[in-house]
Amino acid sequence: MALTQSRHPMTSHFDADPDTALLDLLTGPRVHADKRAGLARRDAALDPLLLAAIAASASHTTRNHYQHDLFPGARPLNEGLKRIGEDTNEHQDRKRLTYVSRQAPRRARLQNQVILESKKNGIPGSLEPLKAAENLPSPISRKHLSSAVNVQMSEIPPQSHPPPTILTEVKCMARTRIPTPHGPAFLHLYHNNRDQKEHLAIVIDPAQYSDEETPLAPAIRSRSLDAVWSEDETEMDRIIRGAYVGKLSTTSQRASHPPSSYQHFSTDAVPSPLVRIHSECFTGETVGSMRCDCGEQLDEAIRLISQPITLPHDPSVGLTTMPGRGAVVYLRQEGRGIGLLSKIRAYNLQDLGHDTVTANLLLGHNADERSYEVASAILRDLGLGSEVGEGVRLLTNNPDKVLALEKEGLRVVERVPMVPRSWKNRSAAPLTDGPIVTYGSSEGEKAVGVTMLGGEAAQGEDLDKYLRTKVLRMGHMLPLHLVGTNSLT
Ligand SMILES: Nc1nc2c(ncn2[C@@H]2O[C@H](COP(=O)(O)OP(=O)(O)OP(=O)(O)O)[C@@H](O)[C@H]2O)c(=O)[nH]1
Repeated sequence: MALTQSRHPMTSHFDADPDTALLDLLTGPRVHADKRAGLARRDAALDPLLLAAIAASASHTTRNHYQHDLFPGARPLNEGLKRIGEDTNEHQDRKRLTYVSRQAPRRARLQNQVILESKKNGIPGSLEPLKAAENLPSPISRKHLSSAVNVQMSEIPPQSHPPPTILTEVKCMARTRIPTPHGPAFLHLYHNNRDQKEHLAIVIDPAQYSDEETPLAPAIRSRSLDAVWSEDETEMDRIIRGAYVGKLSTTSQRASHPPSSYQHFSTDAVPSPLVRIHSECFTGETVGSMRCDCGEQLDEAIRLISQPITLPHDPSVGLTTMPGRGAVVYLRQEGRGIGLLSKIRAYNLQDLGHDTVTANLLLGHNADERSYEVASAILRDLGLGSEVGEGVRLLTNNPDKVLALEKEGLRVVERVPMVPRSWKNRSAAPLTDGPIVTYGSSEGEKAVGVTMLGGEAAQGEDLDKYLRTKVLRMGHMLPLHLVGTNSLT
């Protein structure tokens, strides 16, 4: 508070330090032997009268605008503000008190923050973050809305992602080892120049630990993580951000170095790594919701990738199996890209009888608003599916994902389907277009970590309905006759 002496009677106490004196006056015991001059002690940490005075003199504030000028007395005097205690025409002064924010709007601040971050992280040509309007659901006409209940997948307009105007770039900011119920994994955190989200890759790869010069298959390593970020970077800086080789411990600390070139790797000897592109699902993965199979899918993907790989017979190699290798790219595309808020609303529409596709449409969203440019860039960064890297076997029932990766120039050598755990015993001979991998398929497999919460298979009517809609309306490649009969609507 910048108070100055005024003609108010109490200001005689302000001669030495007016701010402290005022504070004493308001909050301390009586400041004077003369009881008439002192005020009664107020014990509240924040004086309610003082707050009320501030609130009365300020225009409305929001909790997001904490840097606004709250206290007119704090303004420089040359702004023409009256001093506290000065004779004032209160009515006039109120009018003259302008209330100016020193903050830029939140959107502008975020934008600046992203640009600064990107510069700092060395991502060139940073894209501006999404404009608020682009994040809003696209409006649909009332006519469309009223008929949406009966709309078929073929009638739904194609996804309207704006074509990328610049090359999508990603940078792995950090990597660390995560022990999982299925074995060790390496979590990679990525920044990118398309959105402000931190997407992830969970890499499972025994060569991460290996010191061998010529491992059976190349280590799945992030090019951007292994790159030298600056001349000032120390070995320890690199190690702390995860750019190390072997197993990090108190006795083993070896920073990685970028290779001079990447060799093309032949996949004749070793099958291509198994890869999953997984979309975030807070309800399924964290709350253990059984409205969808996302929790068990994530768990199952990590389990399947960690399974030993059977090698083609090759006398020169002499091995019949090798430890599993591959990656889960974890995209922050909650609710098929519509976000958690809209997904929660969609669930209520689903409880009112609409299926997952119609619920999205009723809220003004597309059935699926995801895109896979960032996923493709992450795979390329890991040397998977790219020109110089290996092709990938993609774990999915969603044909859109295969197409999206291929459109990005990645090589998908095989689609590996996944069957929900709750379906696995419903038929001995399911009809599919390829080998079927069921969740937790053989006896004795670990049940730990099965759905992250609660274990075992997710099941129930909601899930059956969701899965049925995915097959019937979204073209997912699963054998429909496995769906429970009571959910057929
Ligand atoms: N909008 C919406 N999103 C949902 C719903 N249930 C799950 N999701 C989201 O759907 C995403 C997972 O997509 P799915 O359609 O289940 O599966 P997929 O990834 O397309 O296909 P697979 O690769 O075969 O698993 C996650 O982001 C979930 O949050 C729902 O009822 N409504």
